[in-house]
Amino acid sequence: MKVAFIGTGSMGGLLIEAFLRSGALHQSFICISNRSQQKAEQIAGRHPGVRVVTSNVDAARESQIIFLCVKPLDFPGVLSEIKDVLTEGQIIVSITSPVQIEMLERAVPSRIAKIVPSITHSVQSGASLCIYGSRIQPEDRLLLEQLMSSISTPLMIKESQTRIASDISSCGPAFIAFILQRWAETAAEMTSIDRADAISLGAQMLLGTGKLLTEGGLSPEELQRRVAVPGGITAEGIAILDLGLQDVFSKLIDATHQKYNEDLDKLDILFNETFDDY
Ligand SMILES: NC(=O)C1=CN([C@@H]2O[C@H](COP(=O)(O)OP(=O)(O)OC[C@H]3O[C@@H](n4cnc5c(N)ncnc54)[C@H](O)[C@@H]3O)[C@@H](O)[C@H]2O)C=CC1
Ligand SMILES: O=C(O)[C@@H]1CCC=N1
Repeated sequence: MKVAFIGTGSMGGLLIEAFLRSGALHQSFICISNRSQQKAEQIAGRHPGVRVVTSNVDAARESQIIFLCVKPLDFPGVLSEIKDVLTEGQIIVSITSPVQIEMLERAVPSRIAKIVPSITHSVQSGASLCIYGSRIQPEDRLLLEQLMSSISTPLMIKESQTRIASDISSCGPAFIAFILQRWAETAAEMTSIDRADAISLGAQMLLGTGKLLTEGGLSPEELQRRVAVPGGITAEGIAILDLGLQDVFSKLIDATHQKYNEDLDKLDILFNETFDDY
């Protein structure tokens, strides 16, 4: 099975490395293209069996699955480049949230899936959010989920929940890292701990907390009850968080959904301009 990756930036590169490391894909089955070829060549430098091609058309032509790992607004351009070589039997996977399944199905004849990954896949963790288009066959789904489960936990979601699910699953690692950074910086300012020590403690704590909430079977409420005993120190801290976080998440969700809607509007215009029968 030949797999193409168009766009080998942060996430395209990460997916290629993760699939290779997991053994799910062999180097000789991977074909890659990127706007600046140098980035693709760097991957091939580490994995000499990976084939770098100079055009997206060549990557698309010879592959059964084509991962599109470019930014949302680059989709219309890439799709118009490759659409004439795409067939009904090929599977196009969009890894970005705002490009709608319907947009993709109207632009190209192939089978469409949207799979939003997460940086956590580089350590074989996290959920990959799967949404399937109307042309996807049961065997395609099986194939994609087999592939994704080598590096993540595939989770089927509704397209209408793409944004909020990606907020948590794909943006979440950056949000949590930001909180840890702020916490460690303040700890270093206010106490005698080093910033690096605080980050290292926090990272181990996050790993353990994640395990407790998954394999440990605890809910967030149970976990808090087990730590924040009445009248104890943790309860004091939770009271502060409760106060400070009051409208933080509603503002965060508003902000990400607003950006998503802006991208949707821009994409609608771009798809309209790019595809005659759109
Ligand atoms: N970084 C992350 O954690 C996640 C990213 N994504 C999605 O992945 C997509 C890519 O994001 P990143 O990898 O972070 O961005 P990036 O900017 O690192 O990578 C995009 C790559 O696409 C290449 N590119 C642009 N136009 C091209 C074209 N016409 N043909 C071939 N290559 C082209 C660029 O040279 C670049 O290497 C985005 O749509 C993003 O929403 C999804 C989930 C998580
Ligand atoms: O397309 C998205 O929603 C993802 C989440 C993180 C970056 N891009």
